[in-house]
Order: sequence, then structure tokens, then C-alpha cells
Amino acid sequence: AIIESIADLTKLKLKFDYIVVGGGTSGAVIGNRLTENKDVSVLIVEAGGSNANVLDIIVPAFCTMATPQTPQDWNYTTIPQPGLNGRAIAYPRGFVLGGSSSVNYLIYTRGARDDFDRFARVTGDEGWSWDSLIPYILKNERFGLPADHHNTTNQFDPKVHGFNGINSVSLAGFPSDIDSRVFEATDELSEFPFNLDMNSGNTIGIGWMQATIKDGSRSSSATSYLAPEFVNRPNLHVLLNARVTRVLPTGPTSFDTVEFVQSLDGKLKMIRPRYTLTAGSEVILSAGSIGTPAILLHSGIGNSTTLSALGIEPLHNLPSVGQNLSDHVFLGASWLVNSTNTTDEAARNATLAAEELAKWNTTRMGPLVDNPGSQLGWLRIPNNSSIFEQFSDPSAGPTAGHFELLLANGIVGPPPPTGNFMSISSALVSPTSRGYVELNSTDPLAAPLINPNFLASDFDMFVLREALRASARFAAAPVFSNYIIAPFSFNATDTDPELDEFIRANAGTVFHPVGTAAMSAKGANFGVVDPDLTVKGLQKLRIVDLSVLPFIPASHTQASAYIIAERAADLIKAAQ
Ligand SMILES: Cc1cc2nc3c(=O)[nH]c(=O)nc-3n(C[C@H](O)[C@H](O)[C@H](O)COP(=O)(O)OP(=O)(O)OC[C@H]3O[C@@H](n4cnc5c(N)ncnc54)[C@H](O)[C@@H]3O)c2cc1C
Repeated sequence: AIIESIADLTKLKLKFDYIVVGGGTSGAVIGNRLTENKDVSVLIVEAGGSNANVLDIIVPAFCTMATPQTPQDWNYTTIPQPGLNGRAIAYPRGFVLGGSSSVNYLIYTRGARDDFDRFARVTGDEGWSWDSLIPYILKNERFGLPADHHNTTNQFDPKVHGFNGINSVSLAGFPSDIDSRVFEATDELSEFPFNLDMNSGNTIGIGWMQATIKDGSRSSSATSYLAPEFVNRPNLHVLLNARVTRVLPTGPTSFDTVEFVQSLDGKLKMIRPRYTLTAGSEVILSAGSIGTPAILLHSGIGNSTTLSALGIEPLHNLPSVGQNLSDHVFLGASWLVNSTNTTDEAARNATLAAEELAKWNTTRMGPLVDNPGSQLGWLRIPNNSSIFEQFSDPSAGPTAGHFELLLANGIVGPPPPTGNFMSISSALVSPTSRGYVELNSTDPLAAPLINPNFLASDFDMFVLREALRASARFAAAPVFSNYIIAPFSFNATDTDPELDEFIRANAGTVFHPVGTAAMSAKGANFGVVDPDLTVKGLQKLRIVDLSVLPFIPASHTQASAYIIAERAADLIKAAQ
């Protein structure tokens, strides 16, 4: 059942075997899978409210309006980023059931075989390798028809997909003018090979986007893993609007109790009653890469020296908590095109926008059934690139990209008053920069300090410059000669300093923070969790969300969250 307030929960006087902190992407999977056994009871405690009836969450094309600075966003801001010319940028995270899977841009990419094989290597647990995880990938995925039911032959490889999982995935459901041109360009330019299915383990090349969309609407962990058939199980309870402030020990090393407060919005600072609940078996932190380290630190689990200095009693010294924050860097770039059939039109014409919404409302068809963008690709800088004289390759291996290109039939962000655009945006997906999540207040309701430390290394700048130049070469493919009128964001002939200026002034996040409570091998003197995701040196406390990834995968990260959580559920069951 879904319970809207702590008062309603306390009336029920229930006891739970597992308390999951955070009903986001990963937490919903854990709640669902553990309650498959009707003798096991689970409470999910979620700080945000319901995902139901929020149009910006449900309509795929509106995903860009679901955050930042909305009621469904934690509304975080980074600390000023030297690599971004000192800008402090919005750092959205879902503050709603389903977590970031309810507010993300819906792209479904699993990552590269090499990404997962590296997790296995550094943790010494073969269970995190690509081949071992395939059953969990398939348990998650329910690949279905696109909204327009078009023939998808040669747009994906059915052999590598799951059709009976829980979370829906589909190809784009509304054709765009750039589709055929993009694929013709991959024929014309050998540098940009066509990849039939980037979810096969080998990501390299350009292919069709797959997205977590079902029948023209968002599929999130809330609509899938917490669909009525699951959330109505008598042994599964989801408490909304309840914010966990700390985990508390009931023995010297046994952190099986959660402390929480009624939460009505993301910016609570006032003193309010604190409630506690103890789990019969385990507490599972699934509060995400920002929330999980913040809860650990407020609980005295972290670097004992810095916690003491701040005035928090250190209970367990784990200096890696909050460190190693890794994220991808996004950079939008557009070209002026010879067409009026782009998404720019509806973005500046309210009548057209209303027609599109009416169409979606009545038929679940039309341009709003897709997230922005219908193709993307992952590419590597050449092995003989000069930057490798200074840096060893931070990518996981040859199946993983250094950078990503994202194609869209319109400008990124609000369009200018005139002009139509095609975007080829770039993302740095093999960053060497690392940041942190730290505290500067003992108030668990205060926002933590978030420092992704974007573009702090020459390698990261080198790759983004190369990505921009690659996007310009893609735009120069013969097929675009009658379509592209002029570059809009930067010029192919720009020098390194000119590109650097464009990058530092305009780059932002792809919203993929990971690594702040990373796994390491058992017995390692760094890291936060063991390969079974239990917190090092403690009992009854596990972490299941993307904070556990030791490296950032070269992918959009929601699929990783689902995959990690699917395996974690089996690890928890095995420990029962
Ligand atoms: C704007 C945006 C766009 C994105 N686009 C894409 C995309 O297109 N494709 C893709 O693959 N990935 C995308 N991502 C990233 C992806 O969604 C996340 O990496 C993934 O969902 C993270 O899963 P998680 O389980 O680690 O955390 P989350 O899903 O964020 O879950 C954490 C949950 O814990 C709750 N919580 C936190 N603190 C507390 C507390 N103290 N008490 C109680 N509850 C708490 C939160 O409210 C949230 O529900 C995007 C993310 C954002 C924000």
C-alpha cells in the first residue's frame, strides 16, 4: 500500500523485515523483488510525493520540464565549478516516487561490456561482470512496440533484449526529418559506424535511441516495479513524504534503525518530530548518489576526522564516503537547418503545442510520445591521440566510448525567435575528474555540498574538444549539404582556446552522478561497500543505488541502477 503520511503509518503499528530508504530507481526494485516472498515485509521510505498525475513526468517530450526547480526535484545546486568558469549549476535529482527514473530523459542504455567487466575486476566479484549480469538485465527489461507501432526491423537487435521483464523500453514512436539523414551519414562516413544495437555490450557507433517509454508514456520504477499489482501486496508498504535523516545503531556495529521526519518539500530546515523504526533484518540505503552519502555522514559513518571537525560524532571511520563523485559532462550544439519540421516550431508556438498535447491526450500518438532525440552514439578518440602521452586511458575498454553524440531534430533548450535547428550535442563519458559530496552543516535537512569537479583535467577538456570536432565532421557529411545552412554554436575551424571558451561557458551535467559510496574488494582499505553491497565493517546495513559504482559507466545510467538493484535483490535473498 502507499501511505501518504507518517501519522497514517504509525497508526498501523507494523513491523518490517527490511526498510528501504528511497523509493527511487533502485529502491523500487528492492521493494518489489523482496516482497515476491509473501513472508518478507518491506517498508520503502520516500522523501518525495506521488508520481501520479504529474504531466511533466508522464509525457515523454515534457521530460525537460520535470526538472530543475520543480516540486519533483531536490533542487540541488553544485558549488561553483572552476572548470565551468566558476558557474554553480542546477543539479537535479528526483524528489518523487520513482526517484530520478520519474524525472529523467528516458534514454535506455545499458553501458558497455567492459564497464561491467571492470566492476567485476576491481571488486574481485565475477558476479558484476557483463555475462553474469545478463539475466538481471533481462529481468528488468520489457521491450515493446513503439507508440506508432511502426516496423522496427533493422532498428534494434531482438536477440539481446528481454521481452518479459518489468520496466518498459521501446524505440522512438514518431518519425523525424533527420532520421534517414543521420543513418545516411553513417554510411557516408566510416568514422561514425552504424550500430544496430548499442545495448548488445558493444556500444561503439551510432544507432537508434531506446527509451523507457510504454505506449507513449514514461515507464519509471514507480509505474513498473511499484505498479498496482505489486504495491498492493500486503507485505509491501511505501511511505511517501518521509525524509530519512540518519541511520542509527542498536549495537556497536549494527545500523538497523532509520530516523525520519515528515517531509513536505525539499527545503525543510525547521525542527520537527523525529520518528524511528528498526528493521528486523536490514536497512537498505537507496537514496541515490547524493542522498546516500549525506545520510551516512549525518549518521557518523564517514571520515572520522572531518566529521569530528564539523561536530558530528564519528561512529565508523570510512573515509571514502562521499568521495569519488563522477559525472558526465553535457554540451549542447546546434546547426541552422533548411526545414520548418523541427521541434523548434512547437516550442515557440502555443497553438501548435496545444494541438500536440491534445493529440497525445486523445491518442497517445504524435511528437510528444518521444523524449527529445532519436539517435545517439558512442565513440572513442584514436589510440594514438597525443593526450595518451599524459594520461592512461580512463575508459573501461574498447567497447566503451570516450564521448557520446546525441542527435535531435531541434535546438537544445528554448529556441530563438526564428530559425530551425538540428542538434548534435556532445557528452564526455570517460571523465578523469572526481568530486565529492560533503557536509557543511550538522542539520540533516540542509543540502550537502555537491562538487562534481567538472572538467578539472586536461584529458576531459581534450575529449570534449575532440567530441565537438567530431560533431562538426558528422554535420559535414554530404547528406546534410542541402539541409544544414550554417553552424549555430561553434565553428569547425575554431582553435583549441576558442573551443575551450565555448565548453567552459556552456557545459553542464548529463545528470549521472555515481561513486560516492563505491564498492571495493573485500578487505580493501578504501571504498564503502563490499561486493555484496553491505557497508564495510558494519552489520544490517546495505547500499543499493548508483553511489556504489566504483567507476562511471559510458552510458546513461538508469539501466545500471536497475541492473545493480536486480542483482542486489538476489544477494539480499541469498543472505536470508
Ligand atoms: C534530469 C535527469 C535526466 C536524466 N536522464 C537520464 C536518461 O535519459 N537516461 C538515463 O539512463 N539516466 C538518466 N538520468 C540518470 C538516472 O535517472 C539516474 O542515474 C538513476 O535514476 C539513479 O538511480 P538511483 O536509484 O541511484 O537514485 P534515484 O532514482 O535518484 O533514487 C533516490 C531516491 O531516494 C530518495 N531519497 C533521497 N534522500 C532521501 C532521504 N533522506 N529520505 C528518503 N528518501 C530519500 C529520492 O527522493 C529518490 O526517490 C537522468 C537523471 C536526471 C536527474
